[in-house]
Amino acid sequence: MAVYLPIMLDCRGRRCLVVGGGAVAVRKIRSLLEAQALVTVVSPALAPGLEELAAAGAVDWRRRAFAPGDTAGAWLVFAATGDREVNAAAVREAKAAGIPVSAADDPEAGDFISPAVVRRGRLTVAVSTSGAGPGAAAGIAAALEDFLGEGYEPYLDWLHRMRSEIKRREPRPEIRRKLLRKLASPEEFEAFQGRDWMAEEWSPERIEAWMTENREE
Ligand SMILES: C[C@@]1(CC(=O)O)C2=NC(=C\c3[nH]c(c(CCC(=O)O)c3CC(=O)O)Cc3[nH]c(c(CC(=O)O)c3CCC(=O)O)/C=C3\N/C(=C\2)[C@@H](CCC(=O)O)[C@]3(C)CC(=O)O)/[C@H]1CCC(=O)O
Ligand SMILES: NC(=O)c1ccc[n+]([C@@H]2O[C@H](COP(=O)([O-])OP(=O)(O)OC[C@H]3O[C@@H](n4cnc5c(N)ncnc54)[C@H](O)[C@@H]3O)[C@@H](O)[C@H]2O)c1
Repeated sequence: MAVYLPIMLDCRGRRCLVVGGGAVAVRKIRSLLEAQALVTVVSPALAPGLEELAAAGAVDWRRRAFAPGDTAGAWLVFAATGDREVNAAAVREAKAAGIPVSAADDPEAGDFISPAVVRRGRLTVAVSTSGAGPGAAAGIAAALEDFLGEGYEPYLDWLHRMRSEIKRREPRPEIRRKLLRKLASPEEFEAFQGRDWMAEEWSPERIEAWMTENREE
């Protein structure tokens, strides 16, 4: 059994190839676009949602069957046609070129798989069953979505702002670590829930006051 390494890929501006244009390709392409990748799809036909994306220029559609050489220049490849042979050919070609590839119909043949994802602004929760039950992964993600509520999105925006300022303003590593830990603590998340967070209201003076108060604690 593969033990997958979870990592977070920055796909912005990266050319990603999806082979096939069916229901599975729709899911992969939506995730890629959300991650601001540049998407090329090779498929003789596209599922309804995808046709609109191609017409709007959001994806580059090559309206034909997969052909040798199609993976050239791709940073990531998803083999997602309904034809096992075609998926296997795309996997072989990508692997020969050292391009990470995922096979929708044969997870072990590829280099990576896609988890079910919950997003709350800067928070991303990814759930994988290592391929044992993708429907179960989606169910667990849905349960986590309910559990997480809406509070984390504004909290993480605040955290990002405060963290950047602390890193910029506090040169002493020990104090900096203390402040960053405090910032990420459950108590601070609790305290944040009672606040009305507006970026512009957190003036340099207010940030300095938070730092002074928590330096001394
Ligand atoms: C999470 C999600 C993300 C995404 O696709 O982006 C995802 N599948 C989703 C849904 C889903 N997929 C399937 C069903 C029907 C119910 C069921 O089978 O359970 C449902 C549920 C539905 O449609 O509601 C059928 C299916 N899936 C795979 C195979 C082939 C095989 O198992 O060999 C077959 C059988 C084909 C057949 O033979 O019939 C393979 C994979 N699917 C994966 C991911 C990877 C493992 C993830 C993990 O567990 O770690 C992996 C290994 C490769 C990959 O695709 O990366 C997305 C949920 C998104 C969401 O809604 O949140
Ligand atoms: N990973 C998953 O989550 C998951 C879920 C369900 C099914 N599957 C597997 O993935 C495969 C695809 O599922 P689907 O529901 O998207 O199928 P689908 O039949 O809806 O779509 C298949 C797509 O592949 C395209 N295609 C066919 N031959 C091609 C070729 N030679 N070159 C390029 N494109 C070609 C078709 O035009 C179509 O757009 C299934 O066969 C199944 O084994 C995976």
